[in-house]
Amino acid sequence: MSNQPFGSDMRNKPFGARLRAAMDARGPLCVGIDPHQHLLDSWGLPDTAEGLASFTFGVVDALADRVAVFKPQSAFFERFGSAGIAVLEQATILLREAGALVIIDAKRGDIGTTMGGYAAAYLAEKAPLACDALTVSPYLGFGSLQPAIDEARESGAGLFVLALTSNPEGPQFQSARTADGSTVAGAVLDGLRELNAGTDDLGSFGAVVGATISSTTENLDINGPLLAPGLGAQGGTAESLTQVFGPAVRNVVPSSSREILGAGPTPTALQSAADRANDAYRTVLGY
Ligand SMILES: O=c1ccn([C@@H]2O[C@H](COP(=O)(O)O)[C@@H](O)[C@H]2O)c(=O)[nH]1
Repeated sequence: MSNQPFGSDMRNKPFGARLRAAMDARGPLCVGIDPHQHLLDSWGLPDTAEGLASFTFGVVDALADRVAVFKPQSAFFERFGSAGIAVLEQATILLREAGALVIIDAKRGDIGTTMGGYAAAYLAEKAPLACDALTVSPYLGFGSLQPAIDEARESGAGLFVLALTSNPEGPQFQSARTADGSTVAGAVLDGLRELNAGTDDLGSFGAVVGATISSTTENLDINGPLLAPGLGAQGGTAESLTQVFGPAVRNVVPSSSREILGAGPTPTALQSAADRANDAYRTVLGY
């Protein structure tokens, strides 16, 4: 497996370039680290901070050197307070040291000055929780994300902005029309296209587009990565990626959590599940 550093040691390159290099070397799979209570239980672990740590470091030990991207879900770490955040912090460091990229899925979004606080917490190079990219919510207005955009440009990190989410409730807001007649999702995608304009490589500003949405008339050509959750447990398949993303499929980062994690706790079972998923996505995405 490739131990080339795409994370912390290559911070001099923008996130998009590091992401492309990592996916080329290790395959496109992003493993979501979502330590649900039922998963701790099925791994024979207690629903405590210690159980959370055993689960998370079990995933890290098994997969850190063979998977390109990890997406820890902050909610499942926050559930255990400061002890849980310490596990998230340590796992992020270990994954990046092993050459993987880490997208923290915290879906942050607030008015500009507070957004600056979130940017400092997750995107500044020396922050304790520094990661390669952060998921953010644009529902306070795309412009409210500017402090995070500025910090990402400064530090070589990336952002994934919610556009067409995988949950059935998403279209209620995302398909609504803005004052200029575009949909909310369309306005988000336009904003990202503008941010990535002129980037030769993959841009660093990505969209979250669920693998479950079946199809869209929105233009997904944003010259940036398209994070696709909703695979496996939510019903999305490798084949549905072609249908949803069409010509943009090459820029998809397919993300799967419960489907992979449910194979644990043994490292070999986790590795087989990740390898199987990675092979299926490689074929569909053309790696
Ligand atoms: O539109 C979205 C945005 C984020 N997610 C997150 O991805 C994982 C999905 O987990 P699975 O177990 O693979 O279903 C989870 O952390 C969600 O919060 C999403 O599903 N859809």
